[in-house]
Order: sequence, then C-alpha cells, then structure tokens
Amino acid sequence: MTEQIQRKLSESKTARWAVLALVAFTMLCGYFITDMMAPLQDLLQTPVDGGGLGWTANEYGKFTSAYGWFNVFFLMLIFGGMILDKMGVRFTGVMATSIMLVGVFIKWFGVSHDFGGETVSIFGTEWGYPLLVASLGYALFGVGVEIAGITVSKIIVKWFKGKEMALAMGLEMACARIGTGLAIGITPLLSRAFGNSISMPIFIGLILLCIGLISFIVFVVMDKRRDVEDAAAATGEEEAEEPFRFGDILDIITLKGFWYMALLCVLFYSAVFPFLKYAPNLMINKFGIDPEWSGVIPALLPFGNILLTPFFGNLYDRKGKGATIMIIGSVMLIFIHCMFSIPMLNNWIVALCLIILLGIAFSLVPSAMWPSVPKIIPENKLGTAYALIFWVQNWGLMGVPYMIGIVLDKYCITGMVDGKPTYNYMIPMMIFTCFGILALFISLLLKREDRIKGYGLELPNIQKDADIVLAEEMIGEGQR
Ligand SMILES: C[C@H](N)C(=O)N[C@@H](CCCCN)C(=O)O
Repeated sequence: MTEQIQRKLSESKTARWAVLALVAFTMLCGYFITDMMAPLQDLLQTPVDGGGLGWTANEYGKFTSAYGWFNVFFLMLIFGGMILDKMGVRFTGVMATSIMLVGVFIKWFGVSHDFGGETVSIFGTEWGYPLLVASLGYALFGVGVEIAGITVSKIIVKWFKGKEMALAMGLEMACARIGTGLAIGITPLLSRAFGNSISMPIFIGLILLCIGLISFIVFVVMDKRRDVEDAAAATGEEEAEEPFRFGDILDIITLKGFWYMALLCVLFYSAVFPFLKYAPNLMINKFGIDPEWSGVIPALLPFGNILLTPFFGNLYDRKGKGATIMIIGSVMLIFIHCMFSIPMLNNWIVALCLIILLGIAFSLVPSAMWPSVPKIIPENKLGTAYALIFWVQNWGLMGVPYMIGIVLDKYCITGMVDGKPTYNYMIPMMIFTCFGILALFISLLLKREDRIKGYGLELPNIQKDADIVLAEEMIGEGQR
C-alpha cells in the first residue's frame, strides 16, 4: 500500500498524460513561432514603400535557413544533447525554452526596428539589418526549439516507456502541428488585423511562448516530485542507469541503424518542412489563390497530422510494422511532390487533395520514426542520439530552403506583379520529389538492417511480459 502511494506519479496514468499535455503545449508554442513567417513571405517581399520589407525570395530563403545556422555550424544541438544526458530533462527544457524566448525577442526587434536602410557585407553578400538581426534571432530560436524537441522526446520515453510511447509521441507531434497549423492559417489574418503588420504576429508569438515556459515549469515540479518518490521507493536492487560518457557518441555513430534513421530523417523532413515554408507562395503562384487565404490549404497538412499522427502511433504501439510504415510514407511523398511539379495540374482542388495526402504521409513516417529510436539506442544515450539525428536533419532544414530561394530567383521567375516577381514552382517541386526517392531508398535499407540486427522495428511497442523478454534479447543482440 505504502509502495503504491509512493510510486503514485510514475504509475499514474493521469500524471503521465498531464506531463504530456504540459510539455506538448510548450512545443505547440515553439512550432507556432517556427512557421509563422511562411504566410508572410508575400508581405516580406513587398517593397518597403508598400508596407513590406522588400526582401527577395533569396533573402527569404536566407532568413528561413537561419533556423539551422547555430545548430549545424556551432554544433549547438549536439552540445544540447550532451547537456540533456548530463543535466537531465528539467534543466535542459527550461534552458531551451528561455533560449527560444531570447531568439524570438531578437527576431521581433529585427523586423520592427527602423535601421535606416543600412546594409552590411558578410562573406561577400549584402545583408540589410532587419534581415540580419531577424535571422540571428531566428537562428538562436532554432537552437532553443530543437533542444526542446529532443528534451521532450526524452521526457516521453521516461514517462511512457513500455506503455503508450508511440501514441504519446504522436500526440505530442499533433500538438506541435496545431502550432504549425495556427501559424500558417492565422498569421496572415493577425497581420491583416494589425494593418498588414509583420511585427505584431511575432509579438503575439512571444507572449504565447511565455505561457509555454510557465507550462514547462509546471512539468518541472511534477517531474521533480516523481524523482523524489522513485528514490524513496527504490529497493536498491534496481539496476542503476549507466551515466553518459563521451565515448557513447562513438557507440552511436558506429551503428548503421542510427545512420539510416538519421538519413531518412533529413531526407523526409527536407521534403516537408522546407516545402511548407514555400507552400503559401506556391498556392498564390501556381493555384492562383488570394495572398490573404494562401495559408489555408497548406494549414490543412498540420491539421490532418493532428488526428493521424496519434492514430498511426497507436497502431505502431499495438501492431508494430514501424519500418514498413516508413516505406509507405516515403512512396507517398514521391507521388505527391511529383504531382505538384506538373504545371498543368493547377486547380485548387488538386492542391487540396495533394496536401491531404501529404498530411497522411507526414503522419506515417514521424509516428514510426521517433518511437523507433529507443529500439536502436539505449536510454542513457538517447538525448545524444536524438540530438545527432536532429543535427543531421538541421543540415536539410537549413540548406534546402536556402537552395529553393536561390533556385526560385535564378530559374523560376515568370514576370512581375506589383513590384514582386511571380514564380513557376516546377523545379523546386522536382527537387522535393528527389528527396522522396532518396528517402524511399534509405527506408528500404533500414528495414533490411532491422531484419539483420533484430532491432524490433516491426514489433509492437506495447508488449506482453513474455514478449518483453524476447524483444530485449533481440535488441541486446542488435546493439552488439
Ligand atoms: C524539427 C525537429 N527537429 C523535428 O524533427 N521535429 C519532429 C518531432 C520530433 C519528436 C519530438 N518529440 C516533428 O515531426 O516535428
């Protein structure tokens, strides 16, 4: 009885779902800010005397790619993963959310301050101060939101391992998608409500994130209480978790399975997140949708994910087939982007159907990918492993939008309307299709590796007792 009361939090269903709600809300706020500039691309490219910032598509691409600058070049994500494994989820989560806040503040300052049109030359290219300051803020924000992402993954593993882990990860991603959907769907309306303001939506994001920080702090209190309870209830017979060592990085990067996962992640996500950054502009240019409503169809993608990611996560928990799910998602991705690249398919109904399909593909792969990582990597190295995967992924999140911006300005301009260029999106969409083809190839290799090493990617996550012993033996074999 005493044991039952002492272990209440770690065993309590309500407590673990409450934990999920708290940290998922923080991620919702983070994702809202991540994607809020996409539907403002048209306004950002509007000349300054027309109320915009007069950016080119290339400059918009530079700004968007800033998300990964510090993560990729200064290895901030990898340090973040090490801090996570060394200092724990509470410290790292608060640190990451605070970094996000500072980053958004700098971004807001960049777009709202009058720098008198001055520019600065960096590595031979000219940067206006609003672009530079906003990009630096976004780069810092990128560090925070990515470290928060790996922290939340580790929190879910801690609270849900052996239980509804994939469902929990799916629900967390569903909340993140609400953030993305709100960003894409309502930012243009917010901007319009404040007289075509670029800075006001960012300021609203800043306030939302303050609430996200408070939500995370409430989690910190619960998690601390759980650790105290667990320590008090410990019999001393439990196996202590090995502490993280620097050599662990070597153990992780020498696993083929890890690399397949990281490559699949960068290829798949490079065909979705950067696509979303340009999707509202694609809707205007290819499907003739009014700029004010350009975010509505792309916003359906994240909203579709809200239902489907937990659905597929739950399916993976109960039925397994993780590697197969990732293959199906990759095949769908190829079909969708290929259809988007065909110029004559320019009716908005086509756009609607393809976005719905993309929503399904983008629910399948993440719902299986993230809960599969703990099947390949032990828990004490998980923060670092997620960080390394995110690091590889950030090369794509940084490089692809930048490349698309350059391609648009160089090869895709079809004319000028109201001082802004119009674009043909065929080449960018063909580039996204190529990512899908490569993702399919890697997902097939991953399935083969799973068969060889017995990671258990095709096995359900919720297991009966006899299955647990069997699966642990298989995973142990795999790691040797
Ligand atoms: C952008 C970020 N690096 C990412 O990949 N996010 C994933 C979710 C990862 C799991 C987080 N607990 C996403 O699908 O949004």
